[in-house]
Amino acid sequence: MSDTGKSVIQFIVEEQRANPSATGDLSGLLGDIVSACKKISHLVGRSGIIGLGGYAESKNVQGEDQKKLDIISNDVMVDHLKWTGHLAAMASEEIEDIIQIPAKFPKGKYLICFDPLDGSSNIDINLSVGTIFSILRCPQGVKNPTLKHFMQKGTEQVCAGFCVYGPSTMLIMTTGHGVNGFTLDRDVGEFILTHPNMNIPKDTAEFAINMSNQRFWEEPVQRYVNECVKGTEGNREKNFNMRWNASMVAEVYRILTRGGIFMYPIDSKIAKQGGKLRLMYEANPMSFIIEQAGGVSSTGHERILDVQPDDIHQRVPVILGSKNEVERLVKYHQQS
Ligand SMILES: O=P(O)(O)OC[C@H]1O[C@](O)(COP(=O)(O)O)[C@@H](O)[C@@H]1O
Ligand SMILES: [Mg+2]
Ligand SMILES: [Mg+2]
Repeated sequence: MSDTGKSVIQFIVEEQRANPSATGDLSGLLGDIVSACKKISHLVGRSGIIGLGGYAESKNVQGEDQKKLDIISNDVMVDHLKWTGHLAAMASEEIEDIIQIPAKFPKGKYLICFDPLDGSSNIDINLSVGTIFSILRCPQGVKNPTLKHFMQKGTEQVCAGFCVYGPSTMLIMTTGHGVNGFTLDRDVGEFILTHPNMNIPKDTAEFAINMSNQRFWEEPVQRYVNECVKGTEGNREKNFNMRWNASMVAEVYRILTRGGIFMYPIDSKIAKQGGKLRLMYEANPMSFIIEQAGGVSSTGHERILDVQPDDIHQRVPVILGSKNEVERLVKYHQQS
């Protein structure tokens, strides 16, 4: 009997029951995240009506102009997660330092890193945006976690997920037992399992990269993308299509659904900062999901989940998706 049609809460609780050492804390935390994402989905959908579009008069720690919804989504996540007793501390793209749990609330055994609104350059043009999260264990006995307690490799993640606020609102997540997708049924306000055991095809004829950065790319990426563009007129045995949504959540969801390769590589324009996308709340959670769905995720030189973090907002080059194409591009890096 297929699981399709189950609510996400039922799915989470059944996964918990299947794990004899589970205490229910992770299920509780996932329930809190689900409620926060429902709220953000609601606000994103009404942003034009309630004046939440456009920029706030502020910049985040990365010097980026913040959208009003970047800040509001961050506040929704913090407000939904701070009081429930499942977390020891949080980290967000929009907040420079570690977010401590107020003393009046009980603390839990998990740490969370999140990107409250991903793809925010799309918010005012009504294209897909999302929320990304990564859950780690707080080291035993640590009451007031600091930066060093978050500096865990992606392989240490307990759970990772993202929501896409698009034509429909989807929740995609893994706890290390495959990847499952849930669609928000707005009538009942429930996420329903609609995409069980998502799997990425090993081959693809679809690449995604911001072509406007071409002149800044390193040789391996120049070579790979040129070959894709040339297709059968070059040395590739097939023609390729291109996509760029300017929203990592939309790109990764497309790849989970029909395969593809997504690249935000290092280039001479962003070399100093180490890349564009952030390791702890973009690259690591997406890499956990991609690998759990049979794909591959690399910096070009290293498996992203093996990168040792040293800062909560550090950036990394990202190449992820269908196994055979990512491995081809990694090989080009080794040859260069
Ligand atoms: O503006 P560019 O170069 O196309 O970059 C788009 C990329 O930047 C991001 O929007 C960065 O994420 P945020 O919107 O959370 O800052 C990714 O979602 C997307 O893949
Ligand atoms: Mg982002
Ligand atoms: Mg963001």
